[in-house]
Amino acid sequence: MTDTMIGVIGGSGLYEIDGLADATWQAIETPWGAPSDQILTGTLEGVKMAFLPRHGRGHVHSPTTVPYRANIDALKRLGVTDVISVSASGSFREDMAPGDFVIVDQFIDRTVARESSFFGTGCVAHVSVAHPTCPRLGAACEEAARAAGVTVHTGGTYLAMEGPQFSTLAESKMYREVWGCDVIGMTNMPEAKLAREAELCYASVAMITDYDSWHPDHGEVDVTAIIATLMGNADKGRDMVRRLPSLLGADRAPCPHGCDRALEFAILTAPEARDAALMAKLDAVAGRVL
Ligand SMILES: CSC[C@H]1O[C@H](OP(=O)(O)O)[C@H](O)[C@@H]1O
Ligand SMILES: Nc1ncnc2[nH]cnc12
Repeated sequence: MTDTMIGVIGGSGLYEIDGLADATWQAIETPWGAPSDQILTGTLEGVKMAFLPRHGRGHVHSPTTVPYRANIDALKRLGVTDVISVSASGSFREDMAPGDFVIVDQFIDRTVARESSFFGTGCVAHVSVAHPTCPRLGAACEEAARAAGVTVHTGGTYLAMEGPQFSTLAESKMYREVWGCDVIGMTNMPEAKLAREAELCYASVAMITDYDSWHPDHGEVDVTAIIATLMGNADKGRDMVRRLPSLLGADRAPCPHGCDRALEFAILTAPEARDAALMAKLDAVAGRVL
């Protein structure tokens, strides 16, 4: 058993959480640069918590410039074991309506301008992301969201686009009709891949804000309408987060899905061929196996 530490990455509209005992905003340095913002740490019902606003307080970082590696490294460095991503998302499904939450379990990664791995020349690693989210953590999020009175959908494929512009109508229709995606956003990749490399359980909760641009009755996606829906979603998101400690508990059994052992056989570079500078940068992320 280890100590549970829940890390929440708050997306658009979720820039803080309340109710933490001993709440402190901490500046964390990482070998990958500064995270999006300081990280709020504290405890909730005896369980350690960390909260990081993905875009920074005041919404400073665009989806492309969010420092994804620094964010995941900083959470790992603090001792986080379980990462919950909360994101504003468009919907490709009539029944996944604005205000609903979707427990995402698959991704299609269309991002093109982001550093997507901690590894590289001098330390090559290949982790599996066939199942990129943690079912145990996703189930806890689902239970917490239902208890908060939210309509929750179990499972969904999230199209991660580069942005910052929204999709064209042709893209929106293709993602929905040809690729079978359920929701769309701009931030969950490479975040989910990096969490897996860092051996962190990762669950993604998509808070639906709009129907993107495919829906004949809703017209094109509009950021003003998104923000209005976000305000209600953020309260529900905070309510969900408050319910997680009692569901996850302070003592953590190893992940039954192996998220916390993802690097066990992933590193290919021979010990004598490894780059010392990169090895030093990997101290938090891969220290367990190096
Ligand atoms: C406010 S609309 C577009 C913006 O919102 C989402 O951010 P996040 O995933 O961090 O909640 C989306 O991905 C875009 O970055
Ligand atoms: N329709 C949409 N496309 C991309 N990101 C979003 N975030 C919220 N709604 C979105």
